[in-house]
Amino acid sequence: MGNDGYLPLFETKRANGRTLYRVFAGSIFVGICLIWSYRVSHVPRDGEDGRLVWIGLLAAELWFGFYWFLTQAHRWNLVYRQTFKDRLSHRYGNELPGVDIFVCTADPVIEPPMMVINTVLSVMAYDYPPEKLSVYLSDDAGSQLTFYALLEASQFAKYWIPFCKKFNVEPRSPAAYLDSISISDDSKQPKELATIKKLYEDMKNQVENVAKLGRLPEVHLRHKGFSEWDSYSSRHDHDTILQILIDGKDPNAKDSEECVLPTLVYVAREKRQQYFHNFKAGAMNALIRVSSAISNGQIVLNVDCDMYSNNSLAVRDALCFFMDEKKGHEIAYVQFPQNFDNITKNELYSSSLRVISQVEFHGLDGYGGPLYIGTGCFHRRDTLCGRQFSREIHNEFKIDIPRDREREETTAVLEEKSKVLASCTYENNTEWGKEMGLKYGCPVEDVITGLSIQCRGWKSVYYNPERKAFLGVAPTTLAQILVQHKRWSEGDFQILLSKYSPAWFANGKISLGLQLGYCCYCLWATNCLAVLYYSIVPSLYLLRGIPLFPEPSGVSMEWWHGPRLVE
Ligand SMILES: O=c1ccn([C@@H]2O[C@H](COP(=O)(O)OP(=O)(O)O[C@H]3O[C@H](CO)[C@@H](O)[C@H](O)[C@H]3O)[C@@H](O)[C@H]2O)c(=O)[nH]1
Ligand SMILES: [Mn+2]
Repeated sequence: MGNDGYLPLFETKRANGRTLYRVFAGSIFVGICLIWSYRVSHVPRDGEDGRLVWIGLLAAELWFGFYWFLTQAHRWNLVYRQTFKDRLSHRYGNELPGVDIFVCTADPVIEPPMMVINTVLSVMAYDYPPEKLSVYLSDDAGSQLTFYALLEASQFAKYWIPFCKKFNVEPRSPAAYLDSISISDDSKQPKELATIKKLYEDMKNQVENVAKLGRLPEVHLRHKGFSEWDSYSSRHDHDTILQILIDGKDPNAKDSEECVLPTLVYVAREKRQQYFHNFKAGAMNALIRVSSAISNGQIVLNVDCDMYSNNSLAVRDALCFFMDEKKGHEIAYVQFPQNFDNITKNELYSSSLRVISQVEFHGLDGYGGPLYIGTGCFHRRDTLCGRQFSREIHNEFKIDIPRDREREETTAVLEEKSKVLASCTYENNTEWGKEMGLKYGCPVEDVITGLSIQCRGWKSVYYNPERKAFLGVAPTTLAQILVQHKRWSEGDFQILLSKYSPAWFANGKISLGLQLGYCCYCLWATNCLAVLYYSIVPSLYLLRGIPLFPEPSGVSMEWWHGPRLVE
């Protein structure tokens, strides 16, 4: 508690053992300097074998040393965050801002509709006032199958949400939850569980049957939503398809316990061959505009369709940061780690991103905040749309201003109005994709967008709660990993050369530590040159009998053999 009796909604703690780490890093640095000095002082003379290669090794070692220095930005100053959700509830009760959740999908084959709707259902069931929650599914494939699955999910949600709340279920993705309890003793389970299991299995069978058949049965096609596909000629050529499947403001939209349901919207933005779609960034920007007309939540959460909510309290966690009266007004986004539930035992390709999520992002958080990494990130809507940070403006969450929309317009009118916002031409001659929304033209649209937000003066927060907030599907094959890492490393390198480069544009706008931290990722790709050189050339020279490393001296050989001799 501060002197003024103020209880913060979150606290930030520095990591223990920082001094120890710094001493350790200092010793490594001494080692690096010794290697450099050996290399410089033993350069073969002109005309001697291996002179050029030696100089090449020196260059590689200088690079490694420099890169090691950059990585210290990720390790020097780790911080950990903790939230106080009870204080949030006590102080604000239900006076909480609207939260709009964007789920993106792009291909019903790679991202099966059952996985997509499990993600959607998990976020619809957040422990948060449902009238303040709206979920938008962006479908870049414009797939009838995905729409059909979402339609089924909107019915299932009427039973699933009350069930989750009654039994305090975790996680709230039906597939993950039902999998987790299937091994326990059936006789002790409430009868509601059997009912929900049956409902889920029925829905799953129906969706999977439709997927297998490849077309929808006549009876399903009667839903008015399917008529939207009349304009559809291919996934790259169709009008905007937009359906409000649950309108939270509709008095008839109630769950099985007569409670309000969160709003649920399906959007497939307009696609035309002659307009570039800008991948996920284009989808997100269309959703930002569409949601502003429908629910206009002040907080926006983005999750990929392969990453379900594993912690129903995550929205409240995020709000503890945004709504803290003293520090909340500086925070633009709260990034949760990407965790995965399909990590193989030996983690052959290190796809768990463990070092990034358990070390590096805590380090960046100590210098002003982590990168925005796409999924599992809560944003303030207005910062995402380009607002500058201003010290004068404190928290101004416009709490509880539900426009009485029923009287103004019906759901159908609202749908028509919103469709325009997702059209191809809407962004012509606007700042969308540049200063507004997510930036276009970069394979890691999220990272460059986050950097530009931080350069406008905002901070971000990394929150890594004990119960993981999101669990996703990590790539498992070498081919998938290579594609993903190529995209990330190429994208990050592009940022270094772009107008938003952390090396020069960010100078003076973000802290030096954060600049170095960004550079470390941006130079990831260039590391390969030194690594390839270092791993190939010395071996080739050894074959020719030319050593490029010092021979072990008497003392070091003794040290090496000593313990073995004792054994
Ligand atoms: O045209 C597209 C392409 C992709 N997506 C969606 O974007 C998300 C991420 O795409 P994915 O191919 O799964 O990329 P990953 O490499 O797994 O994604 C990581 O890296 C991306 C780039 O940094 C971030 O956008 C993601 O959030 C982050 O999880 C998925 O939900 C897709 O459905 C679209 O909506 N439209
Ligand atoms: Mn993914």
